[in-house]
Amino acid sequence: MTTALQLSSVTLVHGDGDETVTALDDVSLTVARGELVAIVGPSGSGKSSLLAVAGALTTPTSGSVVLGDVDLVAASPRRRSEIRRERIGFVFQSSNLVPALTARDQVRLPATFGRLGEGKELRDPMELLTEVGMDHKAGRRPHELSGGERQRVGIARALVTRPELLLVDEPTAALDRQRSQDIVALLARETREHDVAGVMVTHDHEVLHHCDRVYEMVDGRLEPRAD
Ligand SMILES: Nc1ncnc2c1ncn2[C@@H]1O[C@H](COP(=O)(O)OP(=O)(O)OP(=O)(O)O)[C@@H](O)[C@H]1O
Repeated sequence: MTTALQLSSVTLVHGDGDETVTALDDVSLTVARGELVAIVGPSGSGKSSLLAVAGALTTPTSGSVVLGDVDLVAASPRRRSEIRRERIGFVFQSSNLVPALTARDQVRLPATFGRLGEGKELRDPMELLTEVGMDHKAGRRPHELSGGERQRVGIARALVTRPELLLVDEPTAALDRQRSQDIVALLARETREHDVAGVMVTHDHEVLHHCDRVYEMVDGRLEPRAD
């Protein structure tokens, strides 16, 4: 298995002086391509901070974050934003679709944010919509879709650049039980079949059986979850 993401002894401290919060405390995590790793833990334990560091949105106070062959801590801000655009897919709690665009155009959208790097081709938006079960609603706008359907479109959009890392934040927060199962099963299938390393933060313990490994965040520390 190829390692896609490697966090080593990552610490993230917010604030300064007397008012500091250690959001990540000596966190190490390795995620291989093709696997989906879940992170659970109470509110405020550092889960979003972990995604922000892994997604090159936040630079840790210490430690290293490596994506494939790139050291994200050492990379320039410009290089980090290139990496976010080309090599990382993000899926959020509320899908974050653009209200005016059809499902097909949402999936095409990443292509309009500038060219992808050498030799990188976008996946075909219609093929992706078919894969996530949304081809029959390709012409619909977000307000004409259910929460689960919007999430499917958001997942397709995150995958169109063929990312090596998919970061997923609470994908089932707005969904009922059955739709939650379907969405996480879809994420697990996509990461496996397209050789993407997936990291998913969730409060939803009923979807964990779809994941390859489960970790728990407690006060900024990451621990493998005992079953
Ligand atoms: N920009 C910031 N400035 C100061 N403190 C912050 C900042 N961002 C997060 N924190 C603090 O860091 C800790 C971890 O926050 P984080 O958002 O990572 O937790 P979380 O596990 O994702 O919580 P939730 O499940 O509620 O989303 C919390 O104590 C939070 O208050």
